[in-house]
Amino acid sequence: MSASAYIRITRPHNAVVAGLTALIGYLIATGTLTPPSLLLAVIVALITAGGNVINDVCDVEIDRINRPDRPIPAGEISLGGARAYAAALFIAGIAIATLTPPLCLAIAIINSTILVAYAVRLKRTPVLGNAAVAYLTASVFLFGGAFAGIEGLVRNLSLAAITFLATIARELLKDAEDVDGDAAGGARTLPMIVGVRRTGIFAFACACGAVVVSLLPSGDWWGLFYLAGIAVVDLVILFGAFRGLQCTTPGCVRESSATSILRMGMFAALAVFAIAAVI
Ligand SMILES: CC(C)=CCC/C(C)=C/CC/C(C)=C/CC/C(C)=C/COC[C@H](O)COP(=O)(O)O
Ligand SMILES: CC(C)=CCC/C(C)=C/CC/C(C)=C/CC/C(C)=C/COP(=O)(O)OP(=O)(O)O
Ligand SMILES: [Mg+2]
Repeated sequence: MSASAYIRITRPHNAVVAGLTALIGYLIATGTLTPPSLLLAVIVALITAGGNVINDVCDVEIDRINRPDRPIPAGEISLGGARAYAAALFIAGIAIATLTPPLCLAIAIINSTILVAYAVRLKRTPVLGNAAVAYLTASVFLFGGAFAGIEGLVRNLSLAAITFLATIARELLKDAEDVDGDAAGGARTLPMIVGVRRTGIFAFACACGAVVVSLLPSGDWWGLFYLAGIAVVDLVILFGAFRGLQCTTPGCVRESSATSILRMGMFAALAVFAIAAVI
């Protein structure tokens, strides 16, 4: 047993970024950060870490082939140990969430349940698995807003809708990239059923939806800076999705860098929202 394996299995970068994003969600909803709001980052980081550990528990057979370096297939953490560790992370996150408003506690419990359901079953269910990841990503903004009550959550609804649509587009294109490996692992994803071309069209439509919602007037942040910044980001998102739209094979989607361009656009959008919220 090594401490570093217990850190690595949580995918710390992912957990920390998700935690910081919850703070950005609170900042966007309220225009400020308070010391108690720092709890949001701890809760989201713990629950995301729990989701990452349970994911590795359920994916152990796939990871033995694709990612033998991960802590469970590498024999650094036992399956039972990882299961107990995931439970401890979820319980710690939910326990701390009892110190937050009931709406935040409810989201923490619902999201922990969805993370377990994703690992156990949803990941292998076409579209529903993508929708689960898109909801989880979007919900970080709802969670951050909910710390300021139902009004805060409502203020972040359009941001959550944009994030949901952009994430669905990216997750579908990631599935299009992975068709060969997923087929070997026995998974069923949308591009395996309808083909890469139609998946690209659907992903592009979702990206267009995200762009349209991003331009609609909403929230205190909506103004000249926001419009100028988001217009540039929208072009990046549309460009990324358009690169995927042109493909008919998984190799083409990988070479198009569509998913990396979309990720870049999504993080840039986060910066635009955060800056627009404080200026
Ligand atoms: C049209 C438009 C303006 C879209 C932007 C939508 C938007 C604001 C997206 C922000 C989403 C975001 C960056 C969330 C960060 C926090 C979080 C929960 C991250 C989860 O992981 C995302 C990461 O991209 C995973 O990468 P990978 O492992 O390569 O899938
Ligand atoms: C707001 C609260 C309380 C929690 C947020 C929970 C969050 C942010 C989750 C974000 C991260 C996320 C979307 C996780 C989904 C589960 C996951 C680990 C997906 C990656 O797993 P695989 O699809 O198996 O891909 P790998 O090959 O990388 O294992
Ligand atoms: Mg996995």
